[in-house]
Order: sequence, then C-alpha cells, then structure tokens
Amino acid sequence: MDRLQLEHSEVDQVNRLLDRHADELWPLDTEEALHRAAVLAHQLPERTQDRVAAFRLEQTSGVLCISGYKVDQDRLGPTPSHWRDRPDRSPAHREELALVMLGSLLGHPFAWATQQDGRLIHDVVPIKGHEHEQLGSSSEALLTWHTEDAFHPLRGDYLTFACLRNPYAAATTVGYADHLDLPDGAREVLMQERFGIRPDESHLAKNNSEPGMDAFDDINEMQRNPDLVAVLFGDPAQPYIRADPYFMIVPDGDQEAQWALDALVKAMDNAMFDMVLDGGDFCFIDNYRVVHGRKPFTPRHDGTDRWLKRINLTLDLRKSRSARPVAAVRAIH
Ligand SMILES: NC(=[NH2+])NCCC[C@H](N)C(=O)O
Ligand SMILES: O=C(O)CCC(=O)C(=O)O
Ligand SMILES: [Fe+2]
Repeated sequence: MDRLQLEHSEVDQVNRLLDRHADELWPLDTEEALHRAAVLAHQLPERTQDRVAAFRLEQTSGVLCISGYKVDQDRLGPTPSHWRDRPDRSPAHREELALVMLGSLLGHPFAWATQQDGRLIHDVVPIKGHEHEQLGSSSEALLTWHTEDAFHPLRGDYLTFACLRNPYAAATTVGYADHLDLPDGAREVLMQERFGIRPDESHLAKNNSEPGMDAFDDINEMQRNPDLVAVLFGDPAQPYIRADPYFMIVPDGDQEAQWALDALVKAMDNAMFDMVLDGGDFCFIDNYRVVHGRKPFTPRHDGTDRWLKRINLTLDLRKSRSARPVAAVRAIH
C-alpha cells in the first residue's frame, strides 16, 4: 500500500479550494458539477496530482491512501443510520467534493441504477438488521474479499473512499492479485472463461427503493444465468483479477475450475492485509489489481458509527454509453 501524507501547506491549499467552490458545486451529482470539478482538480497540490498519476500509470501498488486532511466532526453531526437518510446537501459535502476532485484525477465517477437508488456518491454505514449480510452496510460478519461489482462487465476501474470517521478502527482488508502463490496449473485455468459471478446483494431489488425498475430484470437474469468469465486476465505473469468468490459458481462437473478457484481463495486469504481508514483519509483502490473486504466490527447504532463515502470510477465512459439513457447520465441501467 502507498501512503501520501499531506503537509500542512497542502491541506491548506485543499481547504482553500473547497472554500472557494463548495457552494458553486452543489448539487455535485450533475454533469455540470462533475465537469467543473474535473477542471478544478488541476488546482489540487502538485504532489497529490503527481502521486495519483503514478498510481493510474501502475507505477505504484494498487492501493493509495492520502492522509492529513481534517474532518470537522461537529459539522458532520451524527452518522446516518441508513444510506437512504441522506439530506439533499450532505453535511459532508466538502469531503464529497474533495473525493470527486481527487477521483477526477484518476477517472470518471459513475453510478449503478440498481445500487443505493442510483446515487453517484454512496454512504457506507452499518445498518441495523444488515449485521450479518454480505453488504457494505453489514458489520458483525466478515465482508469476504471481492472485486467491486465483479459480476458486471462495466465494473469500475477504481473504487474510492473518503473516510469521515472510524472510531473503533474497523479494518478494510486488501489483497494484491499479482504475485499470488498459486499451485502449478491453477493460473492457466483461472485465465479461462469457466467461472460464473452472480450479482452481489447490493444490486438486488430488495435492497433498493424502487424494486419495480426495469434494470432489475437484467440483474435477475445475471443471477439465474451468469456468463462464464475468466477470473485472471491480462499478463499471466502479473494478472488482473475479477472475482467475488462468495457469489461465484462453477458449472457442474468442472472440477478443475473448482480446484483452481479454491486455490485462488486460499492464496488470497493468505495474502490479505488490514488497512484501517481514519477520518480524513482518502483511499483509492485499483479494482483490477486489488481485491478488498472488511473485518467484522461491533456497530453502535447511536450516531457515532463508522462512516465512509464511496464513489466508483471508470476510465472509459464510452463503454457504458449504451447502458446509460443519455450521455449526461452517469448511472448504468
Ligand atoms: N463478497 C461480497 N460481500 N461482495 C459484495 C460486496 C458489497 C457490495 N459492494 C456493497 O456495496 O454492499
Ligand atoms: O467498509 C469497507 O471498508 C469496505 C466495504 C466495501 O467492500 C465496499 O464498500 O465496497
Ligand atoms: Fe466492496
């Protein structure tokens, strides 16, 4: 993992940029605001721009954490008890804007019509009743490692988090896909289209407010009948990954594929390490080179819980153009 510790003068520069433009850039999830944020991102500290560019060019590890920014905890108020409870303008608008600007140095923010009601900026908070789910909103169960939105061919190139608070130091887990210790022959099998990845539960109608939406028909179809895809791809010596074992299946009788997948799970389980995000940390995860998950924690449900903002980024909006109703809509349907 790579860390960039912002110096005082750099934090001041970021804060001045946010002071100048926070009101102008609300609402933030419009095409105009995203465009403007991408232009303003060039006023972020040069060292930050440089490190993010190195990360994008794969000159660094697949995880970058930018620290040093201070979150005004009083301004935030209580952690919401559900992602749905977001007011029009989030009390964390400043941090959302910072995340969008930093993300714009890397790619283009996009959303899923089938996740968190199509919102561009997600809230990751523990939700009462979800404790043992395989959802970002769970808490007491281990969130098993995964590529974000692994089931979908249009999944993001990067996953980004702004940590607003994490009082009990719940750990995000991370694992690199390159240099995994796999048994002979497993890598070759994992590079073949022999694996089905079903949508994770955050994309199911029951976890959204408009269950009747057409987009859920496609999710249901992918659920019933996932395409067979490769788990490793790119350079065999340093492969990219696409996996979410908890939601994966192997066709009946393909024992070799099952063996290779089991071997991958074992190797990755051994390679995972903890990354504790703290308030003010901005974290960038390369969704091709790295998988992530989260260790169990005990939620409080009293307004003081852990709170992350999350945005998916793509390097190429054109790939999803036919899945978005108009060019200016960032949600994939
Ligand atoms: N192995 C898993 N738990 N995969 C699903 C990950 C959680 C999902 N991305 C969410 O936002 O809730
Ligand atoms: O809460 C975390 O640290 C990570 C949760 C997660 O996997 C996600 O939000 O995609
Ligand atoms: Fe995730």
